[in-house]
Amino acid sequence: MEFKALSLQGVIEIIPRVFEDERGFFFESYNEKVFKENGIADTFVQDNQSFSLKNVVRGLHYQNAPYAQAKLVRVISGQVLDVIVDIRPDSATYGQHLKVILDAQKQNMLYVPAGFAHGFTALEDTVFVYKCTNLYNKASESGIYWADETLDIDWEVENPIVSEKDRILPRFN
Ligand SMILES: Cc1cn([C@H]2C[C@H](O)[C@@H](COP(=O)(O)OP(=O)(O)O[C@H]3O[C@H](C)C(=O)[C@H](O)[C@H]3O)O2)c(=O)[nH]c1=O
Repeated sequence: MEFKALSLQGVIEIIPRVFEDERGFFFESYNEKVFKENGIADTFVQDNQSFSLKNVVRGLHYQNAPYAQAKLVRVISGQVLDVIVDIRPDSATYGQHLKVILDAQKQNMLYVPAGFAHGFTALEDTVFVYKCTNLYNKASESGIYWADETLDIDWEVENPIVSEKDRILPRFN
């Protein structure tokens, strides 16, 4: 398993060791000991799964404290352009975003610390799964309009499919 620190503080890409043989493949998608040894000491308390048709954009979402969530996100099948925005008020990179392609070929994962808004474009029909460090709390849900002009994110999609809820998210302050 390879752990790569990315340009926004605390964000880590994880590339698992995939064991292939004549039957197919195997890899460990989470290992508490190995993750702790590489700086991810969180306890994950909820697993989520979603399916998105190609050209769906979900996000940008986050939960407010005390229900803020760190996430370990990956793709079971398909491919996404994963997008995270640093919304930590005291961060030197506040308002900056990072994009990472996650797909079921590379089997790469992204550790997104609490304090980030998260979203993705489904570049193909995609099954997306992720572990969270806090439970879902509807009253704490918040988000940022995906096409916010200030954030100026290229989601690399024409005519995206966006939920009504996401279409009315507030602009970034
Ligand atoms: C997130 C969540 C949702 N729900 C219910 C609430 C809605 O009735 C339904 C669909 O929820 P939503 O439209 O918010 O699903 P997504 O747009 O995929 O939201 C997620 O997508 C982006 C990319 C994220 O990073 C967040 O983890 C999460 O907000 O599932 C639950 O019951 N539990 C949950 O943990």
